[in-house]
Amino acid sequence: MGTAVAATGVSYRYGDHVAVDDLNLTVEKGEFFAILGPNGAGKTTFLNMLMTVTRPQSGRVTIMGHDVVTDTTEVRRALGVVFQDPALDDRLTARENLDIHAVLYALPRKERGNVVDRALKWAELDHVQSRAVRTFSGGMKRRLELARALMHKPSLLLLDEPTIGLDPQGRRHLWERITSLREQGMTVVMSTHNLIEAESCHRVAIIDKGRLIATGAPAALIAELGSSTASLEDVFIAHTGKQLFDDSATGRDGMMSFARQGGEFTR
Ligand SMILES: Nc1ncnc2c1ncn2[C@@H]1O[C@H](COP(=O)(O)OP(=O)(O)OP(=O)(O)O)[C@@H](O)[C@H]1O
Repeated sequence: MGTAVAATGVSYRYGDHVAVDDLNLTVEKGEFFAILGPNGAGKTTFLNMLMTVTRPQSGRVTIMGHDVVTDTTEVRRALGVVFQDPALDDRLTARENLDIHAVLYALPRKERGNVVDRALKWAELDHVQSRAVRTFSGGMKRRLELARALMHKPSLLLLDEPTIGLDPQGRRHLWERITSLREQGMTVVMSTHNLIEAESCHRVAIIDKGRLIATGAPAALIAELGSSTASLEDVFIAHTGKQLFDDSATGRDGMMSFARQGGEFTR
């Protein structure tokens, strides 16, 4: 299949604070790949380097063989991106938001209407296409952002905590759209706090304090612990000696059952 993402010795610091520390990982084409870590682990900083928003201060990242620093245009063309913070114009309608993207990505004028139609249908938002986005729920906005990110047929989709902040219904609906891409062979790299989402990916990289702790297929990482009831959280604990989530306010069992039901962790 070939390599979609190759990160070699990548580091990034904010002043004295090391956010990403000598990270090495590869993502193969066609993989669903999760970056799992607690708040502040460096997930967004790392994804921002893949997204060409932030330059690695050391090391190298290539996307589909293109260097993120020297081949920025090719990299951006290959990418579909959903940022952690919403990046829609709330005053415009769903359709208008997609129209702008079609123009920005220079989709041929004759095809734009059809591409926007298909994207709205795919997001199951065609019936509300003329409504201002500010009237949408969080889940509807996130589905629109996801459909928009796919309009120019990217080879790699980067999602920064795509389901964060959504209610269970919004999360399920969005996750169903995301997983439908898996069957189509799309390459997806997503950061997440959510154990269920991470466990349903082909491979996961667990990071803490900017460092890669473990990487592999979730089932293989869990099997290494030799327990049939273990989860990726236990993998995290086994490597770091601490819990993935700060559960000082909630008992661990309650937290785990909340996570397993697709619950949300607030920061
Ligand atoms: N602009 C910034 N200036 C200074 N420090 C920053 C900045 N952005 C992030 N950091 C710090 O760098 C570390 C990594 O942050 P980052 O946002 O990449 O982590 P994260 O894993 O995405 O966290 P979260 O899950 O909360 O989004 C954190 O300690 C954070 O406080």
